Amino acid sequence: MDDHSEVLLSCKDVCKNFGATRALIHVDFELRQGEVCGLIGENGSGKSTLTSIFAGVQPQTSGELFRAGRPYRPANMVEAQKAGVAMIVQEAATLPTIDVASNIFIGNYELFSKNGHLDVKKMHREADKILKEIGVEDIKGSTLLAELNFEDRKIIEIARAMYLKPEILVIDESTTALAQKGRQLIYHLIDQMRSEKKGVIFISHDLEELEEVCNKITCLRDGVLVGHLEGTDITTANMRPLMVGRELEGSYYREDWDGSSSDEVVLDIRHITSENGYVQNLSIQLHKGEILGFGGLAGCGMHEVGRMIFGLDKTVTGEVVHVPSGTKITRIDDSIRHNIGYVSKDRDNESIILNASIQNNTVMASYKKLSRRGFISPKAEKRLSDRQIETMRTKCLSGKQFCNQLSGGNKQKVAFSKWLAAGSEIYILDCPTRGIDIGVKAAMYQLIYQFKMEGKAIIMISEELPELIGMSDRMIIMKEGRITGEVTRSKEVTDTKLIEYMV
Ligand SMILES: Nc1ncnc2c1ncn2[C@@H]1O[C@H](COP(=O)(O)OP(=O)(O)OP(=O)(O)O)[C@@H](O)[C@H]1O
Repeated sequence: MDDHSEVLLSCKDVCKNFGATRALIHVDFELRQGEVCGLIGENGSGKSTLTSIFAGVQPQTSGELFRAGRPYRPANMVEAQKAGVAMIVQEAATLPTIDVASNIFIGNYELFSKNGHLDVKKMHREADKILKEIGVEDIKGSTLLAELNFEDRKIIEIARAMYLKPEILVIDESTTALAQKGRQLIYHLIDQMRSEKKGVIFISHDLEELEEVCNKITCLRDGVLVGHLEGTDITTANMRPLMVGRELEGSYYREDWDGSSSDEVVLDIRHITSENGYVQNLSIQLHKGEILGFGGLAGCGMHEVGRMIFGLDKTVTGEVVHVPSGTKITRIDDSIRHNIGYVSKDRDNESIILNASIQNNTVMASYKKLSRRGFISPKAEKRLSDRQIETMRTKCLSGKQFCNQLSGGNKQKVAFSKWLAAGSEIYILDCPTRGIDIGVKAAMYQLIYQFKMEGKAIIMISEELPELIGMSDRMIIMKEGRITGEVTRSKEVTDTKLIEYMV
């Protein structure tokens, strides 16, 4: 990087404590014009904490921030945005009960107010304009947010971050929440910001993506800034040891190419159609000992399939049958009773209760298993929860810590732990490794493979083609609510082959 370029944002000696947790320890950081700085580190290393301080979400405990060389103390996100620093946060940050435009301009309605009256039409028009500017033509400012799916809601957050034309854009682990369309949109914005000599801080656990997109990498480990990479040194091979402090060996995914499973069907999904029309007359069978992968582009219906199988969404035609018991799954209770677990893509709203402890979340689906003559021993609860914390290497103070105090990746570990603790026989995993760091990701893949070998059955819905190819026995590709391709595990399967069925 050109050292003569202007420093857009910096911090000196920043510390952040949450009670006993030291999330940031004496961090110095600099972002210059034209830099796209990838911020890496294991789950809980302090990435979101640092960037949220830059974006005015919370103040540091000590240390100083500077914006273009001047002291910078944003009191909230709106103030930071006005100072040219915008952030797209990791989790959903939109309100479903108001329209798209109101979500984009939240905190800035005065832009459209005159004599105390809000000019709603003008606000809708302006929202349409901004959406168009960032390359989105199919969402309108007047649409109620609740009508949009998860990916499109994320796109609204991008529009919100971009409308004041920020000089610094922070993207916190957002690409994994987005399908291909949204990712291309973010990459395009990053390119544009770089060429305009603005700055981007990009948090991601996808090292290939970082290698592609960034011209600088900064790494945090346990709250301490441990190093930078620049230019040709930005390779996945250099990033891995920097993050975890040791070499990671072997392949991420399972190493065999045997896509066989038992003939025994555990779930028979017959002609299901969803209420919202995203899934149309879909039939598929899941077998014992099978990892069945679902892939497709945004809006293809694969996430809805997972929700319907678990009993979270209604089917308007067809049925889902748990074959060993002959039960029709129509509600979540049916699933839990038959040892079916589900990890939703929308973690904070559907997979965990944020205002409850790790232990309460972990044992939530295991009460039947833990109950002895109607009583549950607190010791047994703690034992079960502690075992999952250890297996998943969840970074926390103890099982008593509330989930809203955990880093994103560690929340995802709790979401998975709940079904692990319950001893599920069938797992429906929607983007299971979202936000998880590379070390734990490898451990999670091993665990999923172990489940298969134990005769459990897994549905893995994924937006990551390497993950689908690397882990599935069979890959189901969907487009517009229907199955367009079915591919069996083999060394010869490529991204290109799967994409052909998606478009
Ligand atoms: N509000 C809070 N209260 C208590 N502890 C917190 C709070 N927010 C974050 N922490 C702790 O601070 C540490 C750093 O968390 P942070 O979210 O910054 O990690 P991260 O590197 O962004 O992780 P991930 O990759 O999982 O998103 C973690 O130990 C986390 O539990």
